Amino acid sequence: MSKKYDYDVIYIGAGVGSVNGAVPLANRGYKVAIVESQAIGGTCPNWGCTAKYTLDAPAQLAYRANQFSHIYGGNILHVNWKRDMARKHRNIDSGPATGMEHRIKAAGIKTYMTHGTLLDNHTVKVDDQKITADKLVLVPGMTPHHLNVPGTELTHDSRNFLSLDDLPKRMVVIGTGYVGIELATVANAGGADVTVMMHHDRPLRGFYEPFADQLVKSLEKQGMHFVKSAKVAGFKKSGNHLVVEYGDHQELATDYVLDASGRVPNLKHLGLENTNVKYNRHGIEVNGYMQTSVPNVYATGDAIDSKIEKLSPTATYETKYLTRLLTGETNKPMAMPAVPTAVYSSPRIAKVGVDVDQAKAGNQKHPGNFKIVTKDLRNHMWYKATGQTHVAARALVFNRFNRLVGAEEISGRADDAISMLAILISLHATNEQIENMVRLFPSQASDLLSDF
Ligand SMILES: Cc1cc2nc3c(=O)[nH]c(=O)nc-3n(C[C@H](O)[C@H](O)[C@H](O)COP(=O)(O)OP(=O)(O)OC[C@H]3O[C@@H](n4cnc5c(N)ncnc54)[C@H](O)[C@@H]3O)c2cc1C
Ligand SMILES: NC(=O)c1ccc[n+]([C@@H]2O[C@H](COP(=O)([O-])OP(=O)(O)OC[C@H]3O[C@@H](n4cnc5c(N)ncnc54)[C@H](O)[C@@H]3O)[C@@H](O)[C@H]2O)c1
Repeated sequence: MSKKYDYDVIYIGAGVGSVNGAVPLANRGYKVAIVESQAIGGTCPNWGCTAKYTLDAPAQLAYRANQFSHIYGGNILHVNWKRDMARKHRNIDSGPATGMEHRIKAAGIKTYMTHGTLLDNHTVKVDDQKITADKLVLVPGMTPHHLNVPGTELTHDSRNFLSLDDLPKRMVVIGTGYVGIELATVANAGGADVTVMMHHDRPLRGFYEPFADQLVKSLEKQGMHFVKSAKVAGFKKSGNHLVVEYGDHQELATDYVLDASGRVPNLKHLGLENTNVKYNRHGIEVNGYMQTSVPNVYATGDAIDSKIEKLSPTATYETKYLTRLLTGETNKPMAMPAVPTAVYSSPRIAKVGVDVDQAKAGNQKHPGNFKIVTKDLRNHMWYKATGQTHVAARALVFNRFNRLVGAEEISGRADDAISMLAILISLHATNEQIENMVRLFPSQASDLLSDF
């Protein structure tokens, strides 16, 4: 379409936060290019979600089976790490993103498999070539944060861990966010002696504190150790093992350290300094139209400075929205629906919509704005029958019109429960509508709300 430039749109980064928008854009007749330095699909299918949940699936199954260990004659199941990792290598490393590659090719998108550097607001340097576009979309994602302490080079990140052929005997995990808790869970299921170092005194900030506390207690029961407010000072080698220095001159010997202290926007060498695009340590600044401070340059996905959860479905939603904006199908700012999110630990914690702390803060400003109902589900018939007597609880948030606007659960299958509730919340279903649905019985869906 554009005569002045090589392309109508160039995307930098080929993660879910770009490909899911670039393909439909090209299918509508736009001339599109994608620049990717590592692998089509980016983090999620290659060294993120899919690798993680491939390793987690047997761990989760073992957790659920172990609730019935007394019925199975007292046997406790453990994951065979080597076999689990071999399965992960077969499923993932042989090219999980081939479907994405086919879609890109079929849409006629030109792919440059190299690092892209911005030279100005319209030009990207790819190897020795300069390519130009009417519009640029920056989707470089995030990379692991590394602690800035002595010996940090002795530690590993999530990407290393997700390809670890031999599980160490002892492992220290730094950080209790999504990555720390999820990967500690799979290592524990594989039989490693896992110690998790918490930055503060509570894990998973953003999740309902009593549920996060229950998760820690449950993981401790399963053999994991937690060190609260462990100020990590450094790492050193000692013989054939490692030492973590923390707190007040305390030391802990271990065989492997996973630094899960967070992820940072991947903006190094992107060439932002050659443009007028504004950014900060939280990412690229965008307005409600995913537009940066330069009108023809947009950004989506993990690398933007945004309060929205940094997840695959949110990155996908943003890029799909951008496609509709660029094709003129919408001229409205993006409106993100309620976002469901889960920590894939055993048990899981999952939530969607207005969370309990938000609701409490809302009630402080305007008393009676929200009704918060929490329930221990261990005696609920479905949870009991499915062996979930160890830990199971749910919190629901209703607005002043008694409409469900938020939900959070801890249980072996909290991800499924919240997935279902997320659909109802997104459709703004009223309690009456929900009650009038015929649901499968027996199933987790049969009693989503009626007991509350
Ligand atoms: C261990 C782990 C587990 C996760 N689990 C989940 C989960 O269960 N559910 C969930 O929803 N989310 C999960 N996430 C988050 C999810 O992976 C991200 O939100 C999602 O991948 C973001 O997509 P993106 O396209 O913005 O970035 P990415 O997928 O990171 O893609 C960015 C791409 O840009 C490329 N790139 C960067 N700079 C340049 C450049 N200058 N030139 C060329 N190419 C460049 C990179 O190589 C990369 O391929 C997980 C993340 C991790 C790390
Ligand atoms: N299940 C999922 O959907 C999933 C899974 C993995 C990652 N993600 C996404 O990836 C992003 C990053 O996840 P993450 O777990 O890497 O980051 P995070 O921000 O969730 O957690 C980082 C953890 O490191 C701790 N920390 C920070 N500085 C520290 C220090 N100096 N010493 C010790 N601990 C320190 C923090 O307190 C926190 O517990 C999240 O935004 C999440 O949305 C999602």
